[in-house]
Amino acid sequence: MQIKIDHLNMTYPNGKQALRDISLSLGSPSLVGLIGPNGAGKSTLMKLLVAGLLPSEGSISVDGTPLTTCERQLKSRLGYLPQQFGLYDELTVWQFLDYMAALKRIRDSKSAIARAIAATGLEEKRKARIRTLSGGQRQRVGIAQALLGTPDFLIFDEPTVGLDPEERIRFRNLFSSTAQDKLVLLSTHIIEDVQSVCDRLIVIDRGQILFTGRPEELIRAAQGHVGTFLERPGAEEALHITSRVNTASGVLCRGVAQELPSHAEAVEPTLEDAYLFLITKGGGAQ
Ligand SMILES: Nc1ncnc2c1ncn2[C@@H]1O[C@H](COP(=O)(O)OP(=O)(O)OP(=O)(O)O)[C@@H](O)[C@H]1O
Repeated sequence: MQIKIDHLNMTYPNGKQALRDISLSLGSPSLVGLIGPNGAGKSTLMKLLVAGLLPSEGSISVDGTPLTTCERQLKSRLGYLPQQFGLYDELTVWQFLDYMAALKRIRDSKSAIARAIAATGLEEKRKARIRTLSGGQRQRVGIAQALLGTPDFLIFDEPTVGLDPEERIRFRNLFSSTAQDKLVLLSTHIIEDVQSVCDRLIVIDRGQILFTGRPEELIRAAQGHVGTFLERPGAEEALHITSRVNTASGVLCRGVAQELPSHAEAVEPTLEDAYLFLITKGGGAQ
């Protein structure tokens, strides 16, 4: 599957411009991480990709066909977990997935549901009413409905919200195994979620793409811009601090800057440093 996004702009009716001149090509197989601070425009981009919103300007095509003319075909190949996802509290997990399978017109729904339940570790909860589930388990049901019918294109908007660290690791592994032959787009503001699983990152801030490429390329771009130093008055000026650790010799600060001050010792950037460097370079959020 190939998705082409051409000069996309999105302005909401209240005048808020959520996306500015977005152009991108996405192709399977790939696990793409869409990262950016709150309000960057990630959910808006995902809603445009599933034809849940119409762009103010620009176009999206799927395998060369404009999305406006192949919306139904796209939906039959799509699994989508939106950020706000309503579950039917009185249904059991199985009943809810059966209902979603019917909406998606999945033929062998029984085995499709069983596969989605197994992939999300919900076997023991399949007969439980949704209202009795924990936040993390509900999120798993949301992920399970997206996996129904093994779609070629999966879009997960903040899928790990509400999951505990162990569950997050489990889902990271699930996303990367799912992406072996598909296109998976994963939006998050948690860098750990995209680290080591995504082969491509798109960083977006204030409606604009700041970076698209491999995680190593983002890290490389921050080399020489990340440093550590011991805390003392005035030492933090001109740096965006990413962490502080108490050590025997004092508080060891880690920060990013366009030009490292002489008291900072350059260190190897992590993906999180590199992301922060990129975001703060544009004068964005700290
Ligand atoms: N329906 C809407 N009407 C007006 N403005 C909106 C609407 N939906 C989103 N926005 C605004 O558009 C911008 C982008 O929002 P969006 O939800 O796409 O960001 P996001 O990156 O997904 O952020 P978050 O992680 O906080 O959900 C924000 O400033 C938001 O307030």
